[in-house]
Amino acid sequence: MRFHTDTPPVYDLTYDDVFLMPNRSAVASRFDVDLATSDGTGATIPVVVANMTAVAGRRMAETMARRGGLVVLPQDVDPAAVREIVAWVKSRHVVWDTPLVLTAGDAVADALNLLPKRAHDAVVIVDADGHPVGVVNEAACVGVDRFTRLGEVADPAILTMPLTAAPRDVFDRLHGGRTARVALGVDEEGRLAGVLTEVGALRAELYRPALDDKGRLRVAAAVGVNGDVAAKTTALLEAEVDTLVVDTAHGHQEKMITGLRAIRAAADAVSERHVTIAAGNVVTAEGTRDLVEAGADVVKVGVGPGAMCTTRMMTGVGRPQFSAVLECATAARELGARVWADGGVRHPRDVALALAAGASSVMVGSWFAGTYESPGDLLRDEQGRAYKESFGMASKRAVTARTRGEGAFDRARKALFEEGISTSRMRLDPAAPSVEDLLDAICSGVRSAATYTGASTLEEFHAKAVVGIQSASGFAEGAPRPHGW
Ligand SMILES: NC(=O)C1=CN([C@@H]2O[C@H](COP(=O)(O)OP(=O)(O)OC[C@H]3O[C@@H](n4cnc5c(N)ncnc54)[C@H](OP(=O)(O)O)[C@@H]3O)[C@@H](O)[C@H]2O)C=CC1
Ligand SMILES: Nc1nc2c(ncn2[C@@H]2O[C@H](COP(=O)(O)O)[C@@H](O)[C@H]2O)c(=O)[nH]1
Ligand SMILES: [K+]
Repeated sequence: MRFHTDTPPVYDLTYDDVFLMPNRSAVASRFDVDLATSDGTGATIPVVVANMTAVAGRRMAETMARRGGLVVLPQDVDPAAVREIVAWVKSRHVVWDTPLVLTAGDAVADALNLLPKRAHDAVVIVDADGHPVGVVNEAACVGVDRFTRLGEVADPAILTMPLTAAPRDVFDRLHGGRTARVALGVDEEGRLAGVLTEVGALRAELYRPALDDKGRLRVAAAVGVNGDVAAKTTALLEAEVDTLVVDTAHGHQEKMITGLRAIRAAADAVSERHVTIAAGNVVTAEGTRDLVEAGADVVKVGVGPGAMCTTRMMTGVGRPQFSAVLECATAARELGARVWADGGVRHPRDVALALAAGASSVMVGSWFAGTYESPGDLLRDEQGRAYKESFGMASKRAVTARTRGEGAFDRARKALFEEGISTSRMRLDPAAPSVEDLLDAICSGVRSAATYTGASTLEEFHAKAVVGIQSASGFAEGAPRPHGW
């Protein structure tokens, strides 16, 4: 990447301060752009979901990995639960979505509780042997008593297809079909094993799942810098976690460096493959070099840009994210490593700019909290609009949960250092309520940015990107005006 003027910027920049210049392009189609990452994680799109309790759980992990992204399970999840979640994610079908299942005797209220858990708008009714007999969607639950049995509202006109059906065929069967809105994938005995919508079938043709060497969905997990980090590493790798993320607020501290060395040594001892380790957070070239030297393949960049983060207001510490990513990515690449741009990503353009600056992926938290796939319950505000609660991992809420097992005095001491918001409402966009809708927007934006730049891979995109600096009115000019003026 280079700046389009010869004078380097006089102050540090964030995403809103910069723009990409178009170049002459020989890339004929946006579908010719390969979004695979170069950081060893096996991700086929440059998106990592942040290790935040309000964002990263099993449904998010399954959904993201199926589209090629990576979810980092938070360090606060206890080891037995991590083991169980990883096993569950790895048991998921790589094309068909996990169905929501009830029986004819269950109530409409049960279906209404389950439906917002997944974007496919279908609870499948099965018989005692697991054969599908009907489908209930949200529309079928409107205007009926909540205790009505599902057998009375289920649509019996189901479309079943073998799990081996090509997604393109599933798409064609559903498209324009007058009856079924979802295809039900069944095993050889005709038992329900998956669900695919029309858009799900389309996505299955466009995205490539992030798979481990046994062909199962990939998942990452975070580990902190306190306690017996080598033992935690061993436990995570024995649980078949694919990528480790060593995470602390101030990544450029000696506790991180010694911890990271111990984690690298433990990973090399346990695993025959090279385990990809990400570590952070830092915002300087020195910090990046120290973490790579201590064993990180990927350095996580960002202090203070996060939506739930109050660090800059509490401390004045941090750095505008575009400059931080550019400097750290340059330092990492000189050592053969990569960076993830962590925090402050709110639009597809932010993803494109982070990749242009040299990041191999962006890490997204809060933006994805407001989706069906995040772990929180779907709530409604005063106007009836759907939202989910998000909170920072250094907030009072998260610190209270994390320090549960400690003595009262230690807990009281730690409670003083709050650097995050304990509650915030993340609205679900009615037109894009699923994390997959957001991924579609991100991937389309990045594919298009790459072709404007003349690039067909992300490495080429970084190499060819020419970036300009803009004023606030330059940024404002680029914003749409849906209400006219
Ligand atoms: N990217 C960002 O801007 C930030 C991210 N976070 C996120 O919050 C989560 C919790 O992280 P964290 O607060 O590190 O908690 P951890 O529980 O991981 O502990 C951090 C350790 O580092 C020590 N430490 C020394 N200096 C600092 C410092 N300036 N800030 C924080 N800890 C320090 C702490 O000791 P002691 O407590 O005795 O001081 C503690 O032992 C992580 O997921 C992290 O990514 C949090 C803040 C900023
Ligand atoms: N200073 C704090 N940073 C936090 C906290 N919780 C998470 N984070 C960081 O934010 C990113 C995600 O950014 P987002 O803009 O996509 O939400 C995450 O990966 C952490 O680095 C916090 O409580 N305080
Ligand atoms: K912030």
